[in-house]
Amino acid sequence: MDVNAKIYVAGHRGLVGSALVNNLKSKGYNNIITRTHAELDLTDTVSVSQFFDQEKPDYVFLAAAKVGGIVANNVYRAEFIYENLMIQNNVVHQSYLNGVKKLLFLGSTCIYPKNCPQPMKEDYLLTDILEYTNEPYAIAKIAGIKLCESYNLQYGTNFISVMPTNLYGPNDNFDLEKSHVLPALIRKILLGKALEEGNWSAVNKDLDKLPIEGVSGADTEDAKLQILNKYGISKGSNDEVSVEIWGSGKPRREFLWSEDMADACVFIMQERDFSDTYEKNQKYIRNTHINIGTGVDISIKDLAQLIKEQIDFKGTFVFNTDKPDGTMVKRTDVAKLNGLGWKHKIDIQTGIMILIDWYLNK
Ligand SMILES: NC(=O)C1=CN([C@@H]2O[C@H](COP(=O)(O)OP(=O)(O)OC[C@H]3O[C@@H](n4cnc5c(N)ncnc54)[C@H](OP(=O)(O)O)[C@@H]3O)[C@@H](O)[C@H]2O)C=CC1
Ligand SMILES: C[C@H]1O[C@H](OP(=O)(O)OP(=O)(O)OC[C@H]2O[C@@H](n3cnc4c(=O)[nH]c(N)nc43)[C@H](O)[C@@H]2O)[C@@H](O)[C@@H](O)C1=O
Repeated sequence: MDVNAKIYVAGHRGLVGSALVNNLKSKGYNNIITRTHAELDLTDTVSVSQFFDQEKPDYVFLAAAKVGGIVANNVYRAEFIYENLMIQNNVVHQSYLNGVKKLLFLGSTCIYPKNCPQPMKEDYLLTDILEYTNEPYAIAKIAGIKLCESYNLQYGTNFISVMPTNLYGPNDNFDLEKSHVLPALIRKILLGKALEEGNWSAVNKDLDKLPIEGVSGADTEDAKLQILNKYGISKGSNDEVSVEIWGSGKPRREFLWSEDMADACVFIMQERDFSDTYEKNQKYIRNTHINIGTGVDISIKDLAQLIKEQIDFKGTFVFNTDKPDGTMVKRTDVAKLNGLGWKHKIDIQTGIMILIDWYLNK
């Protein structure tokens, strides 16, 4: 990618998109184009077509998607499959029509089977059934891989798919119902710590940042406390504070810092040329995606414990097994990515520390 090339980062205000823009700028790329969701709804085929006609980007990073944690995926099943299919269909097809030189499509490791052998190699795609809670989202992401692969095979495009593990970092979603586990636990444990210290100004500061339905409108501390209970942050009669963890705490997840993720994406866009691979090996190529992760996982219980220690929360955890566990283990095999010469830099302990600090100073 030439530093003056026109690069469209779709989803530039999100967790990954914002890290991508920073990473590209830090490497000297100076012609980055962006549109917010309000300015350009990527599910709208006509608007996306007009945008590509006008802007003619050279490179595209497709980091816009309908994204959420386990419960959001399970509840808003139609939105997750419909919006993701529409966004990727529009962006990939217009990239083909408008001669985009290279496109990077962001999938997810939930494309792999529910009971996948560990660690999960790229080859394990489509070898067994998927996890139910995020099946619609996973099917959209698998369609995205096949979309890129099919355009490459039929039209000789250079569309690359990456499958990131669970991500976290600045501009993450801290909504207690719709977010992923790591930001949710940071926020819940910080609120728990504020309650155990009777620090209502810290609670109110948190609510000012991102309202919690019901709590923000409540006018007394008791009323706020009652609603916080519903989100799993409670003060017992002995004044001990407990924080709820969804599920059994036994599932294991792998977490990658968003800025490492962005660095890997830019690295792959700079390094990988799938069109060469096709010419040489066309009939052998089936799976054209690449995992992005650390290869290291941790149980949700241990993750909560790590965050608890960093925040110095003294209370307890309660495991709510009415909430889903989802996939029990999904650890990526990152041999392919490491073999290309890229490895993550930020470990989970460091990442949690930086993210707590980022959230408190937001
Ligand atoms: N977060 C994670 O743990 C993981 C994420 N991924 C994938 O990485 C990619 C980025 O995810 P992440 O950064 O976390 O997501 P975020 O939710 O943080 O950001 C998504 C972005 O997409 C934009 N967007 C959503 N819908 C539309 C639409 N209809 N039209 C235009 N823009 C839209 C939003 O725009 P706006 O801000 O303007 O509303 C937002 O900037 C996604 O493909 C996701 O599936 C994969 C694995 C893990
Ligand atoms: C990135 C990935 O993200 C999703 O899959 P997921 O990994 O299951 O997502 P998650 O981060 O929400 O949960 C991980 C684990 O953590 C447990 N958990 C405990 N307490 C909380 C909690 O308070 N909030 C949340 N969200 N989870 C909690 C939760 O019950 C589960 O066992 C899909 O979107 C999927 O499609 C996808 O790609």
